[in-house]
Amino acid sequence: MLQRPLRMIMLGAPGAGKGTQTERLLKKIGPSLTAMSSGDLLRSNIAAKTPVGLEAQEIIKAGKLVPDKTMISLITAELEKNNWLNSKASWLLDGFPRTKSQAEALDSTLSTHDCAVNFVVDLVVPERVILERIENRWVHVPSGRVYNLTYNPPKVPGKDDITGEPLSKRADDDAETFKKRLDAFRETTEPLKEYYRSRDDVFWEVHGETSDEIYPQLEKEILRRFG
Ligand SMILES: Nc1nc2c(ncn2[C@@H]2O[C@H](COP(=O)(O)OP(=O)(O)O)[C@@H](O)[C@H]2O)c(=O)[nH]1
Ligand SMILES: Nc1ncnc2c1ncn2[C@@H]1O[C@H](COP(=O)(O)OP(=O)(O)O)[C@@H](O)[C@H]1O
Repeated sequence: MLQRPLRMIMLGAPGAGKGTQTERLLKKIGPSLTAMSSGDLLRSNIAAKTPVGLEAQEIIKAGKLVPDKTMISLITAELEKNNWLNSKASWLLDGFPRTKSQAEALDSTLSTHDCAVNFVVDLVVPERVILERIENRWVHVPSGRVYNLTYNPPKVPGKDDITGEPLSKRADDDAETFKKRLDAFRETTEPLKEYYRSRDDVFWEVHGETSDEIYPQLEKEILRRFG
């Protein structure tokens, strides 16, 4: 389906639907596209009690951002491990970069392998809409699959549809922590958007109140540019 490599960054407020859009794109585009969610990577490090997980756990619970240095080395190692650092690979990064210095570090890694980011999508969803979503979000940590008690509930309450393993509530998904995450998002994302807006035709905004409204616009734009 892709005629040329897609190297995509997904931006958007906590709860805007980055993970949901990523899942749909992976289903539609198939194995030629792989994705990585920085949040899922952190949660699996927390579950595995790695040094990164132990460092990140309290930070995430407090609704703050994990230090750039930690994120840059974590994600760069994953890019190498997944063999994304070549001009043929198509990939989607969800949740990274989240600050301008992360974006600069990513660019310097990518430019040495001739595989610069070529599509930056900003999901713009009204804040009043996403607070309700967060309160109903449940996740299956090992797979990163995302559920919502009102929008896409699991077939069996509390169980992952594929593995039957228990779902969990994210420690940072309570209303109070969510407000802190929104503050962190507002503070760091504007400079990041400006950073990408300065690139000709790489930055693209999509607006909507539901993922069902947003996804068709996103798929159409990807096909127009890369199909
Ligand atoms: N009500 C509703 N919930 C949604 C919609 N899209 C996603 N969700 C749910 O909202 C929560 C946040 O979505 P997610 O993809 O995790 O957002 P992310 O934090 O940006 O990755 C999850 O529980 C999703 O299942 C939607 O259009 N309507
Ligand atoms: N690129 C990043 N830089 C710093 N912290 C991050 C990054 N990605 C994820 N995190 C941390 O992990 C938490 C969960 O991230 P994520 O699953 O993307 O949640 P959401 O999309 O709801 O913000 C963030 O609130 C933040 O604490």
